[in-house]
Amino acid sequence: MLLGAIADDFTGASDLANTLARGGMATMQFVGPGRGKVNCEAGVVALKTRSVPVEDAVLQSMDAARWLLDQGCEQIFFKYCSTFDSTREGNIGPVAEALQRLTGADVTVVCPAFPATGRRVFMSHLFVKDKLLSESGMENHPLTPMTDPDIRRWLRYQTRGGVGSITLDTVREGSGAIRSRLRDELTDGNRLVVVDAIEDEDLMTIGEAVADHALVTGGSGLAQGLARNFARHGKLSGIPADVPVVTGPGVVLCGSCSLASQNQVACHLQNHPGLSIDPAAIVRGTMSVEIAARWVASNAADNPIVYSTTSPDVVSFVQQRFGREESAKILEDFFGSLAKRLADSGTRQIVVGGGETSGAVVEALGLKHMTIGAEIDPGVPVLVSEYGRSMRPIGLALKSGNFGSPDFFAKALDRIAGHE
Ligand SMILES: Nc1ncnc2c1ncn2[C@@H]1O[C@H](COP(=O)(O)OP(=O)(O)O)[C@@H](O)[C@H]1O
Ligand SMILES: O=C(O)[C@@H](O)C(=O)COP(=O)(O)O
Repeated sequence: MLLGAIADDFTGASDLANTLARGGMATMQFVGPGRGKVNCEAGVVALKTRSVPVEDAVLQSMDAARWLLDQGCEQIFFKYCSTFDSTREGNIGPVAEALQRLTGADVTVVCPAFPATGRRVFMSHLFVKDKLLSESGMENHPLTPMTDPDIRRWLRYQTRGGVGSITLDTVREGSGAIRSRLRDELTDGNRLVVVDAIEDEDLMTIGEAVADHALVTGGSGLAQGLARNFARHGKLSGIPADVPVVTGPGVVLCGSCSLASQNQVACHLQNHPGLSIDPAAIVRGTMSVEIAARWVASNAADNPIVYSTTSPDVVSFVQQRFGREESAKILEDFFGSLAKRLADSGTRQIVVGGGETSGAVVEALGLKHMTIGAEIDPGVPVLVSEYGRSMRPIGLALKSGNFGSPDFFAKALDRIAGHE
């Protein structure tokens, strides 16, 4: 293993694995740290740590990093969301600092930019397409409302150490200029440094500047540059992964309330049957995994969708009634158990909307690792794993809340089945 990556959620992990695979690295995605010695050039460990307390996130991330270092990797990459999903008490800063201690890294870049999906960093402020992060819809996220677009400020809430910044004009001067500014930031006591990037070429330049860094942090965009470093040094085998086509009954499970997911759910409902899940109905017992599984079975031929996706107003009403964490848990447990029940009764393709929801589904399915197939839309690949004791192939797509075109769900099921 050359590059070892830790992702703080499952959609993020598959987004990163997709970038690394497209960058020519033989890539595997693991659900938590793997076991024994594995054979790949890039290993991405998916964790479900985005919304957990600092101490827990640090422990899990350190375990993952130790396992990756045991695999002999030369560099550790810590992947967080391209919308920097966290809270003031969030764990991105503390995990980055703990990984610095483990790897001996002195100064580390922070760059969530992912231009292919409209995420750009300018003057340390994060934009989503033409909107500041805090006006992009992310300010209404059910778990991590991003109410401030300034990444330095988020990090300062979360860390004790200094936070520096490198602006686009320095990035455009080239990798040498970035390296020299990083040294200056270190001298000033800033060991985490937010770096601007608005185009893929900026990310390539930053990647080149940090080629010899033991630790790099960012969104999946920055990984393009890291993959290119290994390719340039002739370290990649160039052998493409063998990913089987998976056909059979398919279902969409969407627990994301992000804007793109709302449009995608509406679009899927135009031509496919849908079952809307209200957390209050689960609590009352008028909705259950059994009821939903029966409904899916009776609509199995039509690629049905089960969703809790709803407007910010309804989400805040639900959260006031049941609590923020509690309502998320009710729904995540529901989607996880439903996915397992469906997979046990023959569902072969599962498309999931939402990072936390994806984590709950993949963990409930008990999957250990996944191979990376074709890209469906920027940041979302087909994933194939082995399910259950029979180890039969199961095809998945784990869609980040705000990724994908309106017809993503139907397209994903097509791609898993090998159709263009
Ligand atoms: N109707 C709802 N009411 C309250 N919380 C919800 C509702 N639907 C989904 N959620 C919760 O919101 C969170 C959405 O997060 P996630 O799945 O990561 O989506 P995204 O990728 O859009 O961030 C999940 O924890 C989910 O269980
Ligand atoms: O970087 C990104 O935007 C994604 O890879 C990601 O992390 C997605 O998270 P969710 O929006 O919570 O699915």
